[in-house]
Amino acid sequence: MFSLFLNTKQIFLFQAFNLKNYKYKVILFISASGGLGTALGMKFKVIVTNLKPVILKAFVSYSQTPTASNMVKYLQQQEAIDIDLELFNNYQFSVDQLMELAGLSCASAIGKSYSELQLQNKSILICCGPGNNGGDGLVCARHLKLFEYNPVVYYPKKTDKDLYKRLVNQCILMNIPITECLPNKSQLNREFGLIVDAIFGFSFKPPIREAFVPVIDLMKDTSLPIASIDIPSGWDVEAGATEDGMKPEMLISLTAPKKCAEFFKGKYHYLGGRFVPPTLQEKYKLNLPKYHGTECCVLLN
Ligand SMILES: NC(=O)C1=CN([C@@H]2O[C@H](COP(=O)(O)OP(=O)(O)OC[C@H]3O[C@@H](n4cnc5c(N)ncnc54)[C@H](OP(=O)(O)O)[C@@H]3O)[C@@H](O)[C@H]2O)[C@H](O)CC1
Ligand SMILES: [K+]
Repeated sequence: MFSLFLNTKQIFLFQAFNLKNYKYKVILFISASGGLGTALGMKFKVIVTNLKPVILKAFVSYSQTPTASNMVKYLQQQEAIDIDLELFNNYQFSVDQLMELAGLSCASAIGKSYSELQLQNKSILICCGPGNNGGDGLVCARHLKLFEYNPVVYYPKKTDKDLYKRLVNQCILMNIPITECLPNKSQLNREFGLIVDAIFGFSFKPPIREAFVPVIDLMKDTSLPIASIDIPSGWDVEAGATEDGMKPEMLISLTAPKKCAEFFKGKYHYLGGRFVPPTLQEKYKLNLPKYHGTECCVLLN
């Protein structure tokens, strides 16, 4: 509720104002007799309570249905780690369970945004890192294959854990090529229509160590669209990109967006990982948007 003092005339020009969390600048003309006004799709109720010769006192209330992106909480790195730990320790999910849902939601978001036709029937290069973000990439590759895309996995530093060995074997048995050899620029442009960035997630601590510099540089350089899983790799989890950081076209935040997602300027920002129990959502005041029906991802922008 705003209380505003206005100069009297038949029509008044409200100053442009910014509402916290609402990306609007509004210039509104209001008649002195009050009533309902509409500007930029927002409804304003204007009640003129005191009409004096020079000064008019008006109360303006506004209502707007918040969009998915302006209600959801953006997490600090430590909050993301804490929520992850609670999911495993208190709620007793296994990594496999959550990773499967995370990877599926990434494949779904990609399927919704990039048709085979748009990719000119070219392959999708899935770049997988050494942690769980890389695991999400392996799961995503398998689901993309089931959605009839042609994923190819670049996995330079294989993780020596049973879960990862199983994920790799599943890919092999589904005829998904896995390579440790990074394509060069011309091979990339010839054979691929999209890159999935599953190198680092919310546990990344800069600076990037030697082994992952070439793949990050390739993603910084390329003109191909990039879909980043959870965090654009190389970005600080809270502070976001440096000047020369990669610029993904798509970001699929998992559980809830991290602070760095506020700096994302690409076309599609999805939220995936629809596995957070309501009690945990409430505890961390996540304010997650409503997923539609049985969808496992939701567009935030
Ligand atoms: N709750 C959820 O939302 C879930 C999300 N999932 C996904 O998991 C990642 C987080 O996974 P985590 O394994 O904790 O970490 P990362 O994948 O981000 O990366 C850790 C590995 O990366 C190495 N690392 C870290 N910094 C650097 C660096 N500067 N240079 C090179 N390598 C780096 C790190 O190596 P260490 O030697 O430091 O250990 C790790 O090997 C989350 O983002 C989601 O994508 C789950 O799938 C499901 C639950
Ligand atoms: K990533």
